[in-house]
Amino acid sequence: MVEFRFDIRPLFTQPIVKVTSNLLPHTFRGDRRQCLDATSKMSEIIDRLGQLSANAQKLNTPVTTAQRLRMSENQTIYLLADINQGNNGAVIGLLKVGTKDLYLFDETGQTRKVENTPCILDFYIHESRQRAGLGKDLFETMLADEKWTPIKCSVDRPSEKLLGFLKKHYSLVRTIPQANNFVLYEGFFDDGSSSAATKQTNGAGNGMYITNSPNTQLFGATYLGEENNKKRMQRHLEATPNLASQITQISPVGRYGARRPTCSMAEIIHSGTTPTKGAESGSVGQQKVDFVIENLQNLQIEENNEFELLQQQQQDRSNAIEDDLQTQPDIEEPELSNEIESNMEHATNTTGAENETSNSQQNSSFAHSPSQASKSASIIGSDSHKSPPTFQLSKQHTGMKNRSYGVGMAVTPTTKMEFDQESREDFGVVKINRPLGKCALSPSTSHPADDVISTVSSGEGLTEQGYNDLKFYHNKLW
Ligand SMILES: CC(=O)SCCNC(=O)CCNC(=O)[C@H](O)C(C)(C)COP(=O)(O)OP(=O)(O)OC[C@H]1O[C@@H](n2cnc3c(N)ncnc32)[C@H](O)[C@@H]1OP(=O)(O)O
Repeated sequence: MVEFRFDIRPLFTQPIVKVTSNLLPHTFRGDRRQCLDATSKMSEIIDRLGQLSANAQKLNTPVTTAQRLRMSENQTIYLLADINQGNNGAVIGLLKVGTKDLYLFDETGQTRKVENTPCILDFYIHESRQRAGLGKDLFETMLADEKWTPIKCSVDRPSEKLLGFLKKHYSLVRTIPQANNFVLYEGFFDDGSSSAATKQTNGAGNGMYITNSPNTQLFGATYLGEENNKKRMQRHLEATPNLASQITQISPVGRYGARRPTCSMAEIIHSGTTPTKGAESGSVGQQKVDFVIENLQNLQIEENNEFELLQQQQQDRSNAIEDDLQTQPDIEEPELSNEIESNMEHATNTTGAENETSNSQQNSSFAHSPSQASKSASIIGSDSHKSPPTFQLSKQHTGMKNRSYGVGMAVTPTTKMEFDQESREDFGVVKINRPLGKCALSPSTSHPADDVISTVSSGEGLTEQGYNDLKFYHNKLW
């Protein structure tokens, strides 16, 4: 028996009292001062019995303390005392119970979340009073007060003595294996009017367990009876095969559902039809790849034929020029031969070689008539059957820059400036190269090869000497 330095009889007006988080016996009546005194004394009793229980169970730390009881809202301690023991009475035993939300396995191994599960948390009868039936008295008082039944109680890590106790008094033997430290007995999940568990689950009965899921909060309790579970499983199995098709049939929404712009590559690959669905099967994709390769090969063949045709035309024109030379002895033969050779090089190096050839013919006539040359120069390669670049060539295209002289000098708005622009040989379009102070040859005379192929500007843009004359007027914003 556990005696204290104070008289326990004011606290124990009856042999078994119930204590909750206020640390006062449920039978307590008194003023503020008496309340504080009672709380202090009850805390000492609870701590003392809790320590003895831990010792009896060989626990390192007590399961039951006054501080833990104060901090818990759903735990209750039943205390058994013998007020006739000694001068101050004696406390004999302790039983702590409470409710917990637990995930438990039922007899079929299915996991269930059970709210407000009745739990036996701590149980202790002083060694000097064990096996005298006092434990059963305490336990029965608890069951009556909580309105529980033994089979609906879970036991937190029961000792061998408690297992014997439950077996002897309540015939609880067959347990349901759990993943946690709680022990359940067969019949815990059975439906029954006397089920304490069902009373704790908000009055739900007949296999209805209320889970704390969002669906429960929104739509009410979830019925987890065996029949109900079978129906749910059957519905799930029936719905599963259609799940994949449902996912694949989900059409994109929002910005993913917006119509995509036409893809030029897709137009080529898919023969003018922009794909609107996902990747196609391997066989169809391979066919389209073959189709593209075949088109590319056809284009290559056409390119080769075209090149052969150009070579033939070039040869014909060379022969015609030679014939003209024979009929025009006043033209220097070496210059023309150089021109032809130069044109031949362009014809073999670039796909636009025919432009050079036609230009050379026109420029050859320009050697004799600058006006005609200026007219033909304004349409670069326009007589070619192969389309030349239709855009105006600029510094961004040629990579060249206009080199002006005297720009930094003080000029009047009417000051005229001449520019010398050099073009790259491989570009083959413009070549105006006249250094400052260089005396231009008369257009009536033969021109060097560089100037012969000049193809820029109209007649108004030419200087008196027949060269390109770009007029730039001074502008404040320039
Ligand atoms: C969840 C928990 O709290 S687990 C911890 C349980 N507490 C402990 O183990 C602490 C030590 N033991 C005790 O305090 C007590 O033995 C209790 C609380 C288990 C039982 O209290 P008692 O007053 O002995 O129970 P009561 O007299 O009503 O029942 C007796 C039966 O309990 C069991 N029992 C009680 N004491 C013992 C013991 N020392 N050894 C084996 N079995 C015992 C027996 O089945 C016994 O029946 P029997 O005498 O015919 O064999």
